[in-house]
Amino acid sequence: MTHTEGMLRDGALENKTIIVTGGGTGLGKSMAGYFLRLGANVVICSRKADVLANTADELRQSTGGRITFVACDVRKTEEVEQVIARAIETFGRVDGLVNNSAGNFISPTERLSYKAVDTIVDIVLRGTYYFTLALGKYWIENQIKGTVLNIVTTYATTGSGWVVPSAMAKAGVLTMTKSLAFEWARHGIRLNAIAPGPFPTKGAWDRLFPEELARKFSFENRIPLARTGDHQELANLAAYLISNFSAYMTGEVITLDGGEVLSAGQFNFLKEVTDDQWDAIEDQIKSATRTGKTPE
Ligand SMILES: CCC/C=C/C(=O)SCCNC(=O)CCNC(=O)[C@H](O)C(C)(C)COP(=O)([O-])OP(=O)([O-])OC[C@H]1O[C@@H](n2cnc3c(N)ncnc32)[C@H](O)[C@@H]1OP(=O)([O-])[O-]
Ligand SMILES: NC(=O)C1=CN([C@@H]2O[C@H](COP(=O)(O)OP(=O)(O)OC[C@H]3O[C@@H](n4cnc5c(N)ncnc54)[C@H](OP(=O)(O)O)[C@@H]3O)[C@@H](O)[C@H]2O)C=CC1
Repeated sequence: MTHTEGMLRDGALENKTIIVTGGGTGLGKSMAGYFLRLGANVVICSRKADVLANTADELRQSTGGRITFVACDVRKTEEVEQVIARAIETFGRVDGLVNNSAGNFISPTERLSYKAVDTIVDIVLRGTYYFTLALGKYWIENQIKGTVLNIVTTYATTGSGWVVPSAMAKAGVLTMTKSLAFEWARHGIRLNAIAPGPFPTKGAWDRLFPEELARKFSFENRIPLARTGDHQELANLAAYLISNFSAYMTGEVITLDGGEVLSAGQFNFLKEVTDDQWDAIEDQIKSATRTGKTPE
């Protein structure tokens, strides 16, 4: 067994219809593909119909699963409602939602126009709450115990410079996840989130790790587990969180980042200390303890 293999048993998502926003590319496409392999019906949506059509064809062929697509800008409520209506028309009902669509790019914040900030916040936060609200109403009215999975980021909790609109919006999504998990638990609706570290995708790499930066700040040095994530690792966790296996979990955010977020640990700079230096340090500490004095 390796981390690049599917984890759940065959049929784990049978009889479930799952909407994956931004499912035409990157992590959304990988999650959609794995959900299909596990027996789910999948609806992917995003702005680019041609990209969605190609992905739907590819995944239909590679998995033999049932997939359809609807072009949709998640910032437009009528289009969000159309996706849900089409999903119900095609598959009879909707059971799960993965809020995965996002917009993001690195920039010094003072260089951003109002519109640039609005663009990111609207896709990430507004898009997520539009979809969640529309489906939540449908689930409550039809007594369906739906499940939401929100793809956030580790900096939704820590904050981060140079991606401030994304950080603000993802933090809002995280707070919505926890707030609604409590409120809608009485309807059997669950909401959880994944905070991924770096997983190579064209969308993220073009906008966040342009070649020059990627070379300078290599992931191998920054990430304790010294690598980026594999899409299947994220798809495994996503499938678990959207499946009935996680039935007792709600309002949770799971970090999947090779330990990247832990780098703030106060003493982590000790990573640079060699074994010989440790011998000397140990002697100094023991001597100070014996004499009660700290050496000059
Ligand atoms: C690993 C870490 C975590 C990863 C998290 C992720 O989310 S990864 C996921 C990553 N995946 C994605 O992000 C996928 C989707 N992303 C996209 O489609 C685009 O990147 C988008 C988000 C800009 C939206 O495009 P659109 O066609 O809807 O919008 P538009 O072109 O009309 O621009 C709107 C405003 O933004 C301005 N502006 C734009 N770029 C820059 C810049 N570099 N500098 C400064 N400003 C910039 C632009 O000038 C305009 O403002 P203005 O001048 O009118 O006042
Ligand atoms: N890759 C990584 O390292 C990390 C990614 N993430 C998160 O993972 C998720 C997927 O990102 P990733 O796969 O890397 O990047 P992608 O760029 O491949 O995915 C973003 C998707 O969002 C869609 N999208 C953008 N704007 C809209 C819109 N207005 N309406 C509907 N859909 C829209 C895009 O499709 P289209 O252009 O057709 O609209 C695209 O399919 C995002 O939520 C991201 O924040 C979080 C941490 C790390």
